[in-house]
Amino acid sequence: MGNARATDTVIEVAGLRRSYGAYEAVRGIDLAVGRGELFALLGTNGAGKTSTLELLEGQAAPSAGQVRVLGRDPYRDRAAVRPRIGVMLQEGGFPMELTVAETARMWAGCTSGARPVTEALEIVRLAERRSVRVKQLSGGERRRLDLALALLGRPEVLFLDEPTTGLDAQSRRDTWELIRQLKDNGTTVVLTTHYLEEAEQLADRLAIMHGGMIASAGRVADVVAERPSRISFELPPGHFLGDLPPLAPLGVTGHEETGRSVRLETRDLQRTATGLLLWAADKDLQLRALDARSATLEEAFMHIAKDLEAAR
Ligand SMILES: Nc1ncnc2c1ncn2[C@@H]1O[C@H](COP(=O)(O)OP(=O)(O)OP(=O)(O)O)[C@@H](O)[C@H]1O
Repeated sequence: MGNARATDTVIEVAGLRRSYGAYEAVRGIDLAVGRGELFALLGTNGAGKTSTLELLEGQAAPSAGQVRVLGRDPYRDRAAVRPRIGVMLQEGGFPMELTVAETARMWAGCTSGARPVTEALEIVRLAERRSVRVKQLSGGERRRLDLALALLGRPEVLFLDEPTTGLDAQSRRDTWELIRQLKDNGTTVVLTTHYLEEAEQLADRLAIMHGGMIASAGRVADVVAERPSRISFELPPGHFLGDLPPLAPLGVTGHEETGRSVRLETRDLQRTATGLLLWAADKDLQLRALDARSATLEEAFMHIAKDLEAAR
């Protein structure tokens, strides 16, 4: 597979649904992930991220729709797909009395074509802790051991379910670095996360799930572009809102005025900023406290959660 094109689609999902009894947790989702891409699934609690991930991993059969991983059905063709994927679960659940190396050896014994245990432990920087019992590891080290086990089979596609939940800021950053290295080496990664910053830092593309559906998907910039940008400044002395150039043709969709402070919402940050700055330059005015910024992923996320909540 080494010379496969970077644009190969390795995961394809169409009309995917999953029910638990009468409750439908995944309600018809479509997505595609290319080789070497890092794709993040974000969502509110209970959005259906883990339920979706398990279908991609072949741990369960969908109630409707189709999943293809590396061109095959991961549930029906498990024997062919499983050796080529790595799965890091939310809870590893190892025997606590075993050492790090014993745990990895036990796992390697069940993995076809496993890489040497030491190599897997070195990737996650646990080689020096090889003789320590699992029960003595910190939370972050346990998550790294989970990751080492998922890497034993040299997976082409790696699934990470909340890889940094519960870790402190430094351990989280260390894990991001590891994930980046895996991606740089060509591994396709699908991860779920509650941390917007994690998706912003790592993901080539992401999907925000809510209520079992994908509410928004694309590159971070695409998802963010669905929300208005903002420009704020102070009106120069002796000037009023009505003195500004006509706002609608500049892409402005809303404004707020508090004392001398003005806050504009715009669909076209560049056009609005240009119009405003040309106006100020023309009149030789200084716009104090000038600030122009795109929406953040957090704003897009909160908007989706609020919007869909209201629609229920
Ligand atoms: N085995 C199960 N039986 C019944 N309902 C389930 C089962 N597993 C999950 N659910 C329900 O399906 C919905 C989606 O759960 P899922 O774990 O996929 O969400 P999630 O987005 O991963 O959530 P979280 O961020 O809280 O981990 C939730 O309402 C959950 O209660």
